[in-house]
Amino acid sequence: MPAKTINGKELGQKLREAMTGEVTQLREEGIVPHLTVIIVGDNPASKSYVNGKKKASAQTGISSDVIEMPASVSQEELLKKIEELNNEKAVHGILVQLPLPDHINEQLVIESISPYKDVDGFHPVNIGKMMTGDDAFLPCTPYGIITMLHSYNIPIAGKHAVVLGRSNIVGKPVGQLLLKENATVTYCHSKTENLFEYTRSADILIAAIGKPNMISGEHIKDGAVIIDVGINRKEDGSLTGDVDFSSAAEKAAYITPVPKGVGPMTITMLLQNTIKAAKGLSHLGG
Ligand SMILES: NC(=O)C1=CN([C@@H]2O[C@H](COP(=O)(O)OP(=O)(O)OC[C@H]3O[C@@H](n4cnc5c(N)ncnc54)[C@H](OP(=O)(O)O)[C@@H]3O)[C@@H](O)[C@H]2O)C=CC1
Ligand SMILES: Nc1nc(=O)c2c([nH]1)NC[C@@H]1CN(c3ccc(C(=O)N[C@@H](CCC(=O)O)C(=O)O)cc3)C=[N+]21
Repeated sequence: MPAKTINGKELGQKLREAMTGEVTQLREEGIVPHLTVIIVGDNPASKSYVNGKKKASAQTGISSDVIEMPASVSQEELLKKIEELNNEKAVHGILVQLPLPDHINEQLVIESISPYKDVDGFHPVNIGKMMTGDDAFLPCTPYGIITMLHSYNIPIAGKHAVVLGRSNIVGKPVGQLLLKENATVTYCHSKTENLFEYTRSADILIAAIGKPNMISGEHIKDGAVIIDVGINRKEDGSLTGDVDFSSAAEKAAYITPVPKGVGPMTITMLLQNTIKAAKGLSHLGG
């Protein structure tokens, strides 16, 4: 039976509509949730997500601004800007678009953002709290994936979830969140031997590797749930995921498309985190 498509664009839109009520309430209390995005250099792909974020925030009533810095900006200058934003009461969320140019230490930059304003959920304090199951800012892509599974009433507990990729922003945290939901989790990466033996045994397969169409129908189990995180730009400018959608959709029970799958959910959860930041951060002891 052909798979049901998980429509992240539509779900994200619905969740953002539901957020407008929360934002209105905050505004009535005199709090205007505000997100500041810092973008270093002028990578056109980065600009495209930044524009997506801008549009989606405006739609929910969240205010946002973008600080553009040249690729040649010094690390010191970037850290100084972050420090200013950490101290600015009207700014609730700070996002520094990754990757950063080679002369800037990415980890140092992540750690310089106040954990109370870390709406990406990349700060070690938030990662630690996520691991122990405490309230924290959850990284947006993994949070969006779990939200999709819940919204489509897809059972997770007891299932074999196979995560392809172990980056700090997607692979590692999505595995942790699935574990919290009582899945049995296997991580695969570029050194994994016999990768397709794992993909074929997955009830839930998360592909976050950045290799266009590497996973196809022959690599998956009948009735599996396929979450395609990959965003690969083709020569003609269009996007494709890590999964060959048409062959996988013939076998899967559920599948996310690219575009209109995980991407719009990432942006939606970023806005959810910004609202959380604006509501106050007592859960982090602040
Ligand atoms: N939809 C969204 O909102 C988002 C999408 N993305 C997209 O998701 C993809 C992954 O992003 P990100 O996690 O940042 O990427 P990284 O490049 O940081 O990590 C890729 C991971 O995939 C593994 N990998 C690479 N090649 C293979 C292979 N042939 N077989 C098995 N594993 C492999 C790597 O293994 P190793 O660790 O051994 O090197 C690594 O762990 C990209 O396409 C990115 O554009 C990213 C963020 C958000
Ligand atoms: N600090 C930081 N936080 C991030 O969350 C972050 C980052 N850096 N660096 C880059 C990656 C990538 N990422 C995407 C988010 C949404 C879409 C998205 O909405 N994509 C649309 C298509 C957009 C288009 O057509 O270009 C879709 O999939 O439907 C894509 C990619 C966030 N990232």
